[in-house]
Amino acid sequence: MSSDYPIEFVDLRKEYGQFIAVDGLNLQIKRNSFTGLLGPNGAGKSTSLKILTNLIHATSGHAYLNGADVTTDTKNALMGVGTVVETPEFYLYLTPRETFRYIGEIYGMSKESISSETHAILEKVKMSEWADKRLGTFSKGMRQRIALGLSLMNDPRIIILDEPTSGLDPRGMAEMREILKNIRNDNNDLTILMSSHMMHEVTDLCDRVAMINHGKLLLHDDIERVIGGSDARTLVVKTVGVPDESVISAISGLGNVKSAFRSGNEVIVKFSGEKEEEAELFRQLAQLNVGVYSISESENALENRYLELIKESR
Ligand SMILES: Nc1ncnc2c1ncn2[C@@H]1O[C@H](COP(=O)(O)OP(=O)(O)OP(=O)(O)O)[C@@H](O)[C@H]1O
Repeated sequence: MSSDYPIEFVDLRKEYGQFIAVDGLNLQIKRNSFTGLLGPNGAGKSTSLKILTNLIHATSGHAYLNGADVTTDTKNALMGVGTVVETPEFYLYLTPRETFRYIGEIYGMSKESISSETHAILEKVKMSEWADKRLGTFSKGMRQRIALGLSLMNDPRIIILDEPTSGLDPRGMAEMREILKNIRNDNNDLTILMSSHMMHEVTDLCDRVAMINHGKLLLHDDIERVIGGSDARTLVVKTVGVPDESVISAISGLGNVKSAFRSGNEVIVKFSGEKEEEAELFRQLAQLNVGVYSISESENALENRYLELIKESR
C-alpha cells in the first residue's frame, strides 16, 4: 500500500443478513488531510469506521491503516492511531488524570510522559480544571472531550472520529469543533477521518470530503473544488405548498436549467447563465403558475451537491 494514503478501504463490503450496509467501498484518504466522511443516517459511515478500527469484521474486502490490514495485522495497523468510534465508556469513579494514567500505562508510556501528556492534552481539550473530578459527574460534552483527549495519547499520526459532536448541545458542538480545529492547526503530520451527517460541520472543519450513501462512495474530493467546481449556479425556488412532480418537470424544462429536484418544500435548480438569463428564468418561473414566491441563490454549494448526489443514488 502506498504511504501517501494512511487510510484505505479496498472493495469493502459488510452484510447484516440480507442487508448490505457497506457495498464495495473504495476510498484512499490522503496523508495530512482532514477528511469528512459525509452521509445521511444509515449510509454506512459507522460500519465502515468500526471495520477500520477492528471493532467488527468486514464480510469481504479490506481496510488498511498505514498499509497494514486491520484484520490480519491489527497491532501494526492500530499503532499510532487514535480513535473515538463508539460511545465512550469510562470507569465513572475515576478522574481524567487517573484515566489518562491507566491508558498511558497500557501503552507502556513512562510516568513522566504520562504526566506531561496528560497536562498538555487536558489543556487542549479544555478540561484542565476538571482533571481531578470524577467522570461520573461530567456532562456528555465533557466526557466526549475526555474521549477525544484519550485518543491523542501517545501522539497519534492518524485520528478516526465517528460523529464526534453527535448528541451534544449547540455549545458543546461549538466547543468540540473549536478543539478539533486547534488540534489540526497544532499538528502538521496528522491525518484525520471524521464521520458526520452535517454538511456545515464538514465544510467548517475539513479540507476533503468523501460522501457516501447506501454504503457506496458518491464523491471524494477537495471541499474547495466541490464548492467551486461547477459552472452551474444553484437557485433555491420556494413554492406555496409542496412542489409535486409536474412542478419539477415544468421547471426542468425551462431555458438554461440543467437540472431541478425537490428538497423538502423547495426546488433546487441548477442553472447556467449570467444575469440576463437569470432574469429570463425568473420571468418564466413566475409565468408557470405554480405558486413560486421566492427565488434565491443558494449559499451552500456543498449541501446542494450532496442533495443532488443522494437523490441520484436512491
Ligand atoms: N448490527 C447490525 N445489524 C443489522 N443492521 C445493522 C447493524 N448495524 C448497522 N446496521 C444497519 O446498517 C446500516 C448502516 O448503519 P451505520 O450505523 O453504518 O450508518 P451511519 O451512516 O453511521 O448512520 P448513523 O448516522 O445513523 O449512525 C443502517 O441501515 C443500520 O440500520
